[in-house]
Amino acid sequence: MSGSPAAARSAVVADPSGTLLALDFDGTLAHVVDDPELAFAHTHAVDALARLGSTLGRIAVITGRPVRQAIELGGFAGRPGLERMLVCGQYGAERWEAETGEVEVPDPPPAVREVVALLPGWLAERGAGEVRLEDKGLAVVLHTRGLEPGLIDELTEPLTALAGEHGLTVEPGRQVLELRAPGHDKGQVLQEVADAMSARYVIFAGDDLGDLPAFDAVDRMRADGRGGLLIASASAEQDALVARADLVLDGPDAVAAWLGSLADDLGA
Ligand SMILES: O=P(O)(O)OC[C@H]1O[C@H](O[C@H]2O[C@H](CO)[C@@H](O)[C@H](O)[C@H]2O)[C@H](O)[C@@H](O)[C@@H]1O
Repeated sequence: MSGSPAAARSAVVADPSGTLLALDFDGTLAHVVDDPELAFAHTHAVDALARLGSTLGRIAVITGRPVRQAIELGGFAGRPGLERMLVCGQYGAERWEAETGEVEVPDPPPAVREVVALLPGWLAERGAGEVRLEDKGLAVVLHTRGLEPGLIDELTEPLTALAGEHGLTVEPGRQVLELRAPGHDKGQVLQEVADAMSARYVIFAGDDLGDLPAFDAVDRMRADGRGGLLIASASAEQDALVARADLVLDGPDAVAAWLGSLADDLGA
């Protein structure tokens, strides 16, 4: 089924309970900032999600963030309207169901702990000691925002080799390189959530390379006869999703406005 924005509105208004609305966090629901701990979900976006929460079949946030951090930065817990929300963290390895309050977080792989311990020395040896490390338990992220342009490109190849030595994978993102265990991606989890609720229409919004597997999943679901809409939250940093999107929005402000107008259309 076609993913034109106008057709999406009509399909969702006709069948809200059959609709899964899934969104990425950083760059889509939240503006990108230098310090990942200082990010927060756009107030208008969360207001709109709260309006949509009791009308749509399901709202899910699917993020690379640790699930507990995403809940906190989003202000999702206890928010009226989001009682059935699902947050999938670390690309689907971690989960939180608002309905039960249960959080599922697996134990960190030993390989990630080994790499966390050796990275400060490894970076210093390469003259890159200013790279900031974010330890997410199941993964470690190297942050280069604000540092020398080109540093991230210089680090990509040796870091990929290091990841391979430890059985880890490199997840590139906006001014970041993340090392994590393979086995999860946003496409797998989106498909699982859509299947579990027998979604007839799936909307996914994202901004970065880690969202591409979710774009692939929506394409597969469309090929199987479900409806779908792909939204790119555009930025000057990453345009990989724009060419594949049905709807391009100018970053988190525009995503928040679009969600608000969808809630208006639904009379939510
Ligand atoms: O899947 P997402 O919700 O997009 O999370 C992916 C990574 O996002 C974070 O990094 C990005 O946002 C930071 C805060 O705005 C920014 O400083 C950084 O440059 C961005 O790449 C986060 O820190 C990572 O852990 C997530 O994996």
